[in-house]
Amino acid sequence: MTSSEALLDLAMKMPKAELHLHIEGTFEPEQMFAIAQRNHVALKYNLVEELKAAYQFENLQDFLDLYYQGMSVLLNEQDFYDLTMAYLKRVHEDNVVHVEIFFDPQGHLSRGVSFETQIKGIYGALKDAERDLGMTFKLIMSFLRHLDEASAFETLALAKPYLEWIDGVGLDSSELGHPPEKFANVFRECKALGLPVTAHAGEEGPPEYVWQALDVIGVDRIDHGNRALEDTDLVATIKHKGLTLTVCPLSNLKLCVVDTLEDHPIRSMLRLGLNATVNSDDPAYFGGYMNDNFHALVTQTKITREELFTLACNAFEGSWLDTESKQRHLNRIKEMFDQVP
Ligand SMILES: Nc1ncnc2[nH]cnc12
Ligand SMILES: [Zn+2]
Repeated sequence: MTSSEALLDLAMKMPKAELHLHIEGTFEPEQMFAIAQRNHVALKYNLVEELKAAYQFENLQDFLDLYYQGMSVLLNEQDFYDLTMAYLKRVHEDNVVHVEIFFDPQGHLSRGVSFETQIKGIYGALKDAERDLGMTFKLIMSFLRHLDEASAFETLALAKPYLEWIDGVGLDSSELGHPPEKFANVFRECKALGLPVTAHAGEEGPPEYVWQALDVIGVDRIDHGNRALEDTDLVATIKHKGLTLTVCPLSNLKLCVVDTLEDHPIRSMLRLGLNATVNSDDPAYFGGYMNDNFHALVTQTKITREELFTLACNAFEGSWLDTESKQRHLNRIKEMFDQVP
């Protein structure tokens, strides 16, 4: 095996944690058509191929328009279970051993699907995968930032009976024009409830939005964070706080956040001492799950063995797992890298 083949092999086989994944973004066209038929719901597209051909995005909003259309066929608890289980089985093959997944309750409540239906389906699959595949998980409820703060508060109220199943809160959807400060009060309440908090920031939005995620929301993690690199004081602050960035290389490529993977800032982030991690975001729409993202980085950038090792460790260190579990995974990664010169 050449050294580049050995690096790729290691990237594929190493244990992984995925920290930035929207469960509704794992909806593969084949499964979407099957569930649409089961629920007697019409889709805008007649064929799987037609739908796949529509996956050409110029920006985040282009994608979100299709993403909300796609999820509209999810109606019953079984649908949420099947969606989640398909994702878990798929990434188990990529040696993902721990997942921290988002769901967008408001994207379903607006269609009359109860909070209970959604969370029972998703949580049921996570528990079954824990038992049958040995995977661990955290579930993150995400607020849609294009809606108002009152709607986020209503969602939080619906979530209250299920707080034992909810491990954290996020902020996603259309970033431009919807800065984190719009949600200052609801995140204050989430924090008072003891929930860890993360927010999409700096995917398309300016550094100012990342500052707000830090200073107004008080995030424990940052989703994306690409545009933070435009502000050296911001980089220094993120580094000082030791915050993890959940970076999504293939997503950034598909949504035109970067022109090529060679231009992707993930290696610069590592060089700056930021805790970057690799994630798939919405793999069914962006052409790749976890190993596809790592495959692209290894084959299309000059990523080194040390950088790969750091990325693997950062994911567990930045996870919301307990210290002992983190250490067990970190030891296993070190063991694997030590075996390959
Ligand atoms: N990449 C992304 N950015 C913002 N909101 C999202 N919802 C699903 N994927 C998203
Ligand atoms: Zn995302």
